[in-house]
Amino acid sequence: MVREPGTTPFQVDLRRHLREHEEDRDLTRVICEIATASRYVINAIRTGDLGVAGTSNLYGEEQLALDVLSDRILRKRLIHSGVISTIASEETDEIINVNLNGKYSITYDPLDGSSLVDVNLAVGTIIGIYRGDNVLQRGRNMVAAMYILYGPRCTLVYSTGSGVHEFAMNSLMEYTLIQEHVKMQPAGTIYSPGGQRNKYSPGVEKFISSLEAKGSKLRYSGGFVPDINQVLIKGQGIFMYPHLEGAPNGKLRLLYELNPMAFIMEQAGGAASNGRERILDIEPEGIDQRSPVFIGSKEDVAMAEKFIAEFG
Ligand SMILES: O=P(O)(O)OC[C@H]1O[C@](O)(COP(=O)(O)O)[C@@H](O)[C@@H]1O
Ligand SMILES: [Mg+2]
Ligand SMILES: [Mg+2]
Repeated sequence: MVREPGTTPFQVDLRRHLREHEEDRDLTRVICEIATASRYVINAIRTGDLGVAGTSNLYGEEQLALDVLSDRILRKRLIHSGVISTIASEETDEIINVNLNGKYSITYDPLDGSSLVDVNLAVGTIIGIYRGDNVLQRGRNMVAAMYILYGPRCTLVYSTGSGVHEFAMNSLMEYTLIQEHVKMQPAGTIYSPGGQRNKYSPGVEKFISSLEAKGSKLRYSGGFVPDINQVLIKGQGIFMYPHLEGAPNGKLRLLYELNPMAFIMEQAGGAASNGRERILDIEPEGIDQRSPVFIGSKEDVAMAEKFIAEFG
């Protein structure tokens, strides 16, 4: 039988997949604009200036030229889409109102892990999408989330609330389907722990020891996107960036990093918690809010919560 072009699993491109799975054309448009932007971001990563930009972001962190450039690339494409109301980026200190009549609002980290580009490790872009004009709301209200991983291969993972789907960039820089409905197993054998261990609380320390006792393997690159992607695509394990002595909210940002990843992880059948509460239930008080995170296989996350409830 001769198939219609684009219908074999490895030829289903992102737009086609979205059309088949998602009625809303504007949401399809937003996701495809971001996919297009990622072609320029990957080009910037491959060939761009590795130096500092001479500016700092909302967190007082020194911005790299690549952070600023990636932010600009994404912002431009999002504005160009014509359907965006509000944008909040990890690299800008205020919410940008684009178009009051826009249907969706976006939170994003344009180039997560940018300090790893000079050592040639993997980095990524993280996106959260909300209906309406409010970016400062609970993650559970998100309508879609996605990330792009710039690694040896460039992959894109998205969810619009009906499972998690993985795509890879082909030689024409188009994203084609790798797998649909990525699934997390209930418990895992890999763990990815951020933060200095001598600053861990007793509960987190005991949790880590329990993972080591059951033979879990350490897998930490220092890039949130590749570290989460490893857990998700292997379908098991846990990533954590816990509360630390001197940093009770850990390091990672609720709006830009945690909520989109928590949405994706839950859609794959996993869980995401701050150690006491579901990440997606946290009411954000500001765009710069940080939170501890334990994310991955459900039983592993539940175990982290148990140790923290008992020992802090
Ligand atoms: O260097 P640490 O403390 O292990 O922190 C690593 C974490 O910080 C981050 O680099 C923070 O993200 P940015 O690069 O966007 O600031 C994450 O990618 C990663 O999970
Ligand atoms: Mg980041
Ligand atoms: Mg960043």
